[in-house]
Amino acid sequence: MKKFQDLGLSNTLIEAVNQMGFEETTPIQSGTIPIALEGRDVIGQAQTGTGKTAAFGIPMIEKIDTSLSHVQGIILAPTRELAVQVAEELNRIGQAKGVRALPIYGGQSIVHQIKALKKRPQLVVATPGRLIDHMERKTIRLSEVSFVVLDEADEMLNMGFIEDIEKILKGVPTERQTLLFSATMPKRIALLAEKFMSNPETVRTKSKEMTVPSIEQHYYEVRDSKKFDILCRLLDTQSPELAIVFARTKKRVDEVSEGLKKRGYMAEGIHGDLPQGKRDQVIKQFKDSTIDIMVATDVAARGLDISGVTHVYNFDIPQDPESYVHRIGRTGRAGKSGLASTFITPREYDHLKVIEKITKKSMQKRTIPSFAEAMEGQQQMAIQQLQSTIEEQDHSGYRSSAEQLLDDHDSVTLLSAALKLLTKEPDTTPVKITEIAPLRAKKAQNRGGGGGNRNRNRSNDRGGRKGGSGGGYRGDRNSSGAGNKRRKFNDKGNK
Ligand SMILES: Nc1ncnc2c1ncn2[C@@H]1O[C@H](COP(=O)(O)OP(=O)(O)OP(=O)(O)O)[C@@H](O)[C@H]1O
Ligand SMILES: [Mg+2]
Repeated sequence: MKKFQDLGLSNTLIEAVNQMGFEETTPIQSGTIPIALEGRDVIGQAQTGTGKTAAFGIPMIEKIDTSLSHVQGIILAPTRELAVQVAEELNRIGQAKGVRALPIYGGQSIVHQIKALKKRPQLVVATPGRLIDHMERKTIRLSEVSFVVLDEADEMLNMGFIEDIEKILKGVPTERQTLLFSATMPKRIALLAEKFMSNPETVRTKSKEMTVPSIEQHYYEVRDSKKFDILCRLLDTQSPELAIVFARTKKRVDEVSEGLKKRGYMAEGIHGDLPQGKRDQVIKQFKDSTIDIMVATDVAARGLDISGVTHVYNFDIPQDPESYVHRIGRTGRAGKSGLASTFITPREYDHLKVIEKITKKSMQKRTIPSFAEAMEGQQQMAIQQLQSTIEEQDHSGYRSSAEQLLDDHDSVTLLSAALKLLTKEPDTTPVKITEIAPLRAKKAQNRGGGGGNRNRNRSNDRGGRKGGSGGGYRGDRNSSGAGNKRRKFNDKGNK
């Protein structure tokens, strides 16, 4: 492992990353930072949670000239939440040097963004549609931009952002450095590279699998109508610290999150049809652990870095291997361990095999825990609560009551009753989730190293501009009337 000191960085930057708690570089960072510092275009592919943001952020910030007061770097990201997060990380890296990053994205007041742009951030992290809005309004000047980063480049292609990207890059000087990063690089990424980059150097981390070894991967074979009860049983036996449950459609996300709430779990749903305020609130609650389960469409599959996510559940198997890789990559980040469980209905077995083939990693089949095991899991939680109360809290005020109780009952009876009270017994409140058809396996041909699936089914929460989503879906332009209508069309059967 290399140190940041070995990469040719200034002391300011070295101190900044040390302040962030980064002691050693990750392989993608030691692989790309020196090349990017030389001024070369870079394509960087490395597994989820391995520090790609800093891999492009550090060299870019190193090369920013703080004596100039115009936008020098543009970072494009597919979703609003990701734009916010990347800007936060860049601000941390750039703070000591005085480099500021501003996120701009659809769903947030444009007036507010115009004001913020006037404060002259050197870096702008944007979703493509909103950046174009600013370009058209002439509220941003890109004529001095010398860095462009495409984060999650393949997803921006999937979402049909290619024309937007093209438009943006036409507004940026050709004398620039272009960096392109993702954990997955389907072959057609080459198109982007050819079109928008100049003689790029590709850096891939060496591992065979597309997923990190710190994520344990299981699958459960379960009928669609049983998924919800089984999910609850897994939550009860595994007691995740923070969990993300991915479902295929917005409607499923609503139904599953409502169902979980009905059964007493601290859960909320997030998808592209929710107002931005609500999306922000859900992310905040999840980060603060006010809720411990976030039910999401693929809108939350890419890039989000939320520490403490110990479990990912694929309530519905994802459409394609790339989506699988990114979804489960919300756990097991920065070397931490994680558990990813995927539900497949009996007819989705072939689809599972396609995912395994592309990711070069097999998932272990697990048997569904019994009701008694779920009960046992909950009891264990109660025992842990009791033990941490013994160790960490002052319970002296309860001693005299305890002694009185012990006069009348034996200690085992008393403790059993207390445990029963503390245990959240599995809740069986009826919950109905509307059934959906199984996914059919797509042929694994033509996928190359990372797969490619241009004609993906857009009934889930992806797809950006092409195909008429109006971009409001995930990242982008605030839905105008027309955009809304088109979006509904695109969301057919998916509300
Ligand atoms: N050298 C390092 N040492 C320790 N932690 C690091 C280092 N570099 C980055 N991190 C941390 O690791 C986490 C994951 O980083 P990041 O979000 O950049 O991953 P990523 O590779 O972009 O993942 P994804 O493919 O999911 O977008 C972040 O919390 C980041 O601050
Ligand atoms: Mg990332």
